[in-house]
Amino acid sequence: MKDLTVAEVRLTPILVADPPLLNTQGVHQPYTPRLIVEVVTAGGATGVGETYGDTKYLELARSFARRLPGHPVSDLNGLLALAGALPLDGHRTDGSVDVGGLRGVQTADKLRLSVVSGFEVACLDALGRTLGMPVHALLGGKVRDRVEYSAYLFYRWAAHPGGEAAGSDDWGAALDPGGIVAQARRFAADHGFGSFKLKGGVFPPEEEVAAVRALAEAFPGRPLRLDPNGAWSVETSLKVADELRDVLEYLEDPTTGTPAMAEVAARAGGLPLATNMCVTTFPEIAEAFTAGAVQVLLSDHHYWGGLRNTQQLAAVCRAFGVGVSMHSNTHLGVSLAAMTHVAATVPGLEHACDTHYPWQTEDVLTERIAFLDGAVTVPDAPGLGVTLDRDRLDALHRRWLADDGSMRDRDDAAAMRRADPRWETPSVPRW
Ligand SMILES: O=C([O-])C(=O)C[C@H](O)[C@@H](O)C(=O)[O-]
Ligand SMILES: [Mg+2]
Repeated sequence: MKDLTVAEVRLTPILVADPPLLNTQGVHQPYTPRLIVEVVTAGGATGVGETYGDTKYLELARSFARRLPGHPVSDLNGLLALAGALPLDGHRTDGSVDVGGLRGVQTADKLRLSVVSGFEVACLDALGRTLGMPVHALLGGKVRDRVEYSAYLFYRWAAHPGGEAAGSDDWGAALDPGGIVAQARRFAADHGFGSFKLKGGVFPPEEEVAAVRALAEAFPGRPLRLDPNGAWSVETSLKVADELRDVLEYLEDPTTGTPAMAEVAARAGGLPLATNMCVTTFPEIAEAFTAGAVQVLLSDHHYWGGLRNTQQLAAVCRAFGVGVSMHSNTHLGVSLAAMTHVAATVPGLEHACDTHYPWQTEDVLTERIAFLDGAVTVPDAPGLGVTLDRDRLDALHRRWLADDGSMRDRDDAAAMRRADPRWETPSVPRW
């Protein structure tokens, strides 16, 4: 058997073009930071992973990478133990929420888990390549051959306020119900998506309700979701729930915090609530599930510490009768492959997973991952089944090197200030 010991770790921070997608915090920057992790075994296998690339993740990843050589890629429990022992500069986690709230609570453990997730995926990829087995087989085996994704609709501008060329695409603006329906039609035509999620919290709730109604008319009977990222009060959430109960698959994070979510859930007339905000760590589960605050948990292997922790999370959800789906942040094909492998192994995954991937015009893979009828076919090739394109990786890394630091941390409010200098992160509830 080939030597599974990690001999070398390569970390490549990159900046990836991102379109001007709007959310309640502001707008996406022209470029977003990601980190590509490679582990090379003494036996000659290279595995790849991907996680957040913002400075605090990168700093921690560097200190993790120094400790990894000598560990076998098969020792996945050891990875978590190693991550748990990483010293962490307190000021990196002293805020109560991350990225203005979009990534939920910010704790030292969660930062460690977000970093270790990229290494875990890289180790599984290297292990799979060594053994000639796909990652889903290492996770216990796939229970489905295709993983369904939903179209992630955003209000957006045609171009970034600064006019950066790399972030430009041919989607044009979408700022009203007609624009959102047109966007959904293109997603359906290009990728076959059959369920649709609208990122809300951008315009007053009546306008977003009108957009969802327009979607329901354009795509009768299709699963629809609306996610204002906690921007509404309990009363506003209940009003929206009343108006959209007949067409929504679930309402995602209408309001902020478990107690407020529990109140909405209790009075929403049976409309399920989903979250990737009030429950993003294991310690938050007990309160939320026992209070009935959440009916669908949006997993995310980056938050939860990897693919195996995602499976454990799904098991906890099953025990509580809570449904599982999957959240996404701007990500590339390495993470989409990882999401697909783990989703393939989770029984009872009844909701299509989120993905930002169709918005990304750039990738680090030799071949883009395709959606067929809204789904990704689960790869059976060894490891993740993807190949890094080194030239593309280098080009995106050179962009990161050339940046003056302004794009190296995601800050949607700062990006918004380029259009509106007085913009401040809105306090919640915004409506
Ligand atoms: O479901 C969600 O909350 C997200 O996808 C969070 C993301 O940060 C999204 O709001 C975005 O990309 O603007
Ligand atoms: Mg969400």
